[in-house]
Amino acid sequence: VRGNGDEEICLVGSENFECAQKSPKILIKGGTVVNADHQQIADVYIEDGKIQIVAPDIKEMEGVRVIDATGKFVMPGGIDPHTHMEMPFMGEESCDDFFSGQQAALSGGTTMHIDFALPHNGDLAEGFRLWVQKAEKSCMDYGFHMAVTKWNDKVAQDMEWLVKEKGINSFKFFMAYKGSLMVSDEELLQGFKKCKELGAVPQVHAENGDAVAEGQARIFGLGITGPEGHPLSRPPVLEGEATGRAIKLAKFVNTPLYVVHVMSIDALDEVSRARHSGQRVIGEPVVSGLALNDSKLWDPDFRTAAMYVMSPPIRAVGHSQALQDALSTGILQLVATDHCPFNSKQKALGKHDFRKIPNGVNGVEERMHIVWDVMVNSGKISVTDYVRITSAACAKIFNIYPQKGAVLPGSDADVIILNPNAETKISAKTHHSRIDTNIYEGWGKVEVTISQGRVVWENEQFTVERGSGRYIPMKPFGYLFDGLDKVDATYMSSMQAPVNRNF
Ligand SMILES: NC(=O)NCCC(=O)O
Ligand SMILES: [Zn+2]
Ligand SMILES: [Zn+2]
Repeated sequence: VRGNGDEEICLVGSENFECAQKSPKILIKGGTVVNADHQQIADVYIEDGKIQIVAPDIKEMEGVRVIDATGKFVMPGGIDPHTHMEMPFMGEESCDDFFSGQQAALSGGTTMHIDFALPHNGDLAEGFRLWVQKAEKSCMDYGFHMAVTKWNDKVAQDMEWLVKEKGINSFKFFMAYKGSLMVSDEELLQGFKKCKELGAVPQVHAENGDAVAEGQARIFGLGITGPEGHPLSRPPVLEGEATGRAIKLAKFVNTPLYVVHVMSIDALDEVSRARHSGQRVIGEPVVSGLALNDSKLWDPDFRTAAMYVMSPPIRAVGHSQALQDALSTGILQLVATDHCPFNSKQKALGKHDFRKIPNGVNGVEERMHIVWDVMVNSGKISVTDYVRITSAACAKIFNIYPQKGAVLPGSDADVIILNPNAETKISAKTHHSRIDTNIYEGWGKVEVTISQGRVVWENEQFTVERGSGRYIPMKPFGYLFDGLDKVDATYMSSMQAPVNRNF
């Protein structure tokens, strides 16, 4: 059966009668095609899940669905490098699973995310298998980072297996969450060394976990039990200290480093200093840190205040502006969400003790809109830079560019149409995440999302298929590792390691 592009067709197999959605042919006409390095008015032709042609005035053909994008931007779908779907954390599980979270993402113009798989009882291989199962219900492309929460030979072997055979090229180390996920400096050092050997990017959640525990006890002891105790107990100085420490250890090992959720000027200053000295440090702000301040954490209504509890905390006025400026000048490289939603019932577990409020906020559905408003509408960055920080930079860092992160012939057909004049509004009443609150009430822009060459979001409606999402393996030794061996040689001599002196 042949038709106009996006209907279901039935394939007659030798024994079974199988029904599948055929890969539609789509022509996006008249839009401004934006990549990270240039923009042009052009048409985009999509077939077989890939972008086939990007050129002006492509002829319309029979059987091809035409989408008019005049006056709109045609861009690579967003890639969110930091999500936690159905993550077990603080006695709860984040309330979006891979299907609901990805629906939310697609409706907001994000077509790929990289989720943090956690070890199962410290076992990385088991954790990976568990995450593979969780992700079976996916409806868009995704990858995994893996967390390392302790150190032993089995962890080292599993890291090797994950990199060499399972498409993982990044590992996260938590310097906070004492007693659960936190690692010591010794474990951090061993992990960094292994990452370097494997060509995998080490990532850090940088807060001084020992000091946070002390701060929590101190604030709670003063009788401050509400959500405002959260930011008071883990001030920016503790984020700055851990960021600086991780950066220095990474320098000692001579490995690249990726700092997740940079939330404060203190952490930003450390990243900035390291980058100015030539160290390969990537700083990732998240939308909450870029767009919000901590004022809501003092709201007398617990439900309102608790939904803003995440770690590191959303900071006081002034930090978000500094993060925006650093993003606009390239000191910070890309924007994530740290999407880790807990609904109000889950948050209520900490009603009488802020230390028990599950940490995490929403964002995967809102990121593209918020970054547009905060960074492009405000005049801080160009539209090409918008593509860089929401998609291309992530694809390059995690070594999947230009399969992802570009509107180029041969790239995966993950494409969005963004109307800069749209007036859509974000609201907890209409959003697609399972969370029952929304910290971004009032923002919106993406009109059409194409994922794997299919229109999956249009006219505020989904056409997604459970199980259609694909795991995107990511190869080690991305560009951050280029030439590192040459630096190693110089570095060793500058560290005055034993050398053959021909005595
Ligand atoms: N960020 C947060 O509060 N929750 C998710 C876990 C993490 O990234 O630290
Ligand atoms: Zn974290
Ligand atoms: Zn996170």
